[in-house]
Amino acid sequence: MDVENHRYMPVENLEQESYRHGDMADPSRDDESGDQEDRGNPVVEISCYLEHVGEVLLLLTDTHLVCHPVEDAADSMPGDAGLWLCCGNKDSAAHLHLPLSEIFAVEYKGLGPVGQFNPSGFCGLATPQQQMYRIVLHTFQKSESNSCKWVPKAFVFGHSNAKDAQEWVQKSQNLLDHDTRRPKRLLVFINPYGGKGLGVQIWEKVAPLFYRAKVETKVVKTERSGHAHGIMKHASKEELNALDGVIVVGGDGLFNEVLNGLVLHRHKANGAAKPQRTTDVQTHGDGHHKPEQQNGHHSSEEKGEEAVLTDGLDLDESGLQNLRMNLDNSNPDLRLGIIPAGSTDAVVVSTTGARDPVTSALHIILGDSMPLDILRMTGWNKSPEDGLDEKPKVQYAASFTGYGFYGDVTKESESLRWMGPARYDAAGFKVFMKHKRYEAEVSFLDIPHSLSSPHGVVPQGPWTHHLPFTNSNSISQENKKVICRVNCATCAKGPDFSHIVSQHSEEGYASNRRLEGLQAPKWQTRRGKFHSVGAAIMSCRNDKAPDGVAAHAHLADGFLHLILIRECSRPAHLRQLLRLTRKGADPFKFKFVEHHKTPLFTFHSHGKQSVWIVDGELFPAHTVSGQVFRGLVNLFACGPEI
Ligand SMILES: Nc1ncnc2c1ncn2[C@@H]1O[C@H](COP(=O)(O)OP(=O)(O)OP(=O)(O)O)[C@@H](O)[C@H]1O
Repeated sequence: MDVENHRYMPVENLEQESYRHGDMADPSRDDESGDQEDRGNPVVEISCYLEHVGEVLLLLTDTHLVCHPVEDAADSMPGDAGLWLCCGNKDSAAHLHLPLSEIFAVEYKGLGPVGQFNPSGFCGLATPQQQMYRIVLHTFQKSESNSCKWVPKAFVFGHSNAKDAQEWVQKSQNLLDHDTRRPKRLLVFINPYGGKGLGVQIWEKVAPLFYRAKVETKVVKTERSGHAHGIMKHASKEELNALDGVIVVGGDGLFNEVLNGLVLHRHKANGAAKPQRTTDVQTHGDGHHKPEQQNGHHSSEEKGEEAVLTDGLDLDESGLQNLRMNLDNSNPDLRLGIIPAGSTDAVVVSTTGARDPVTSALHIILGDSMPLDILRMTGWNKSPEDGLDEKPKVQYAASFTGYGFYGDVTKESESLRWMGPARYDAAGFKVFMKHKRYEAEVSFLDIPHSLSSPHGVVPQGPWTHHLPFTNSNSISQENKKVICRVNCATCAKGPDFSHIVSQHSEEGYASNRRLEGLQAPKWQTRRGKFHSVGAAIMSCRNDKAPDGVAAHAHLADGFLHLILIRECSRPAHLRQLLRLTRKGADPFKFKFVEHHKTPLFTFHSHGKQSVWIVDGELFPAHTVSGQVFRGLVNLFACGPEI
């Protein structure tokens, strides 16, 4: 195990409110507003030299950093248009108005050269320099090509007095430290073999950002599959409580390991390891329709079975309560983060909008936070006819789970790992040519539109502009099509079905006051031959599918998107798959494709089996139930800015 520590230097805290907000402000946005109230209470002001610009006043308030030219110094700056065309606009260069929430580090750099204003007007010429005591402010700007991608930007200021410069930096640091959303201590797992095997190099690229921001990091290079899972699962409550977050430098598979380790840890820590009867498969919405009964076998409830889950994890209602309680009481601030270094990186792209290690690192350092829905998959290997008396497997998923085509491709790709990310193309081609279909039965809880979509959410996105928005009593096509983005209204509002579906009867719904008088959810069942059955918990955007597998899946609305691809011709299946690769194309607009938004589904396969995949990992199971838990974990992200 390779462990490395960057020391965190504690500094004095100030009694102030934190101020990080989800919506990133454009530094130039407030320049001309002149709105003093926006700028917070002054803390300290210093006169210094902004590199390449001139004399400025640097004002630190409790919410902003404001920089403007010293009047006489500004007057002395030549207003020659040629100069500013070359080096930037004079006003915008000397004026800064940065929320502190966008400053990720402030450094005192001691005596050194500070580039002076270049009166010649040509950037190509060497600028004069002066030895000064330097202050460096680290912020970021959005990339011109992708607004979700953040590029670090540093402002260098020079001052003639070391003590004053140090004092100013210390006061700024105190303010940044007081932002409780910013993490102080992180555990970092690096998969050296994920993706193109660049995990270590990627970490080395972003580690200086954490060091600069004075975030202490404990780094563990994974030595084998399951290593990170074991560390998370066996960590003591105190060890996890001492952390603000756990970061994965790897792909969706390593993230899934950490997620599952964390959930198991929470169960263990809460003493919820006693075996109890599961209630998943027989859970039903309307009290009339139970998937097991349709299949001619009995529910575990009827048989009085005690189904014990892997690692002693009990999954009934009390287990769920324990899980939630522990989320609230144990370390509610523990967030998960991903620095992309995998083959697909769908979780990162879906939650930040960019597949960029630096952007992810900045989201982490600045303490962005958003809840993330998690799907719990419970699987049995035996066929329903054999009974369900075996121990079911349980796996939690954040992005995608699928059977048939998806499972076959992943299984095939396992033997091609040596090819790196290209293995998915090779395996995909091979599996597609086989054109297999599987006989199965899929049931899902159909939630009426009135329960699933908060009022006032207007459909958006490339697929929706031609669609009329109407109120209807079932989940209409229109209302499935609201893109999830920063400050998403759909994720912020709407009922939480996680606890509703864990109540076992119709009365369960009636007892929920928010749902009184509303149409009850109903089970729907589909039987037949399927090329694939997929469940997207998030959009799963990636390089190959720019809109994702389910473009309108939300990160924290409590629903998954169930996608059923029924038996069809090979060219038709190809057309459907190709639509996934085209931005703005609708991959659901085929007669053989069904798409449902649901918090709960069950699956039974008959005859020749494929395999399930859960977040890219194989999950062999004949019978499966999947249930979404709304916002079960928190992530260092704030949704894509698309
Ligand atoms: N040191 C290691 N050696 C071998 N396997 C590892 C190691 N560390 C982690 N793993 C496993 O490798 C798998 C893939 O890791 P990761 O997600 O980081 O990369 P990836 O290329 O995106 O893979 P995938 O596409 O399967 O998600 C994970 O299931 C993880 O458990």
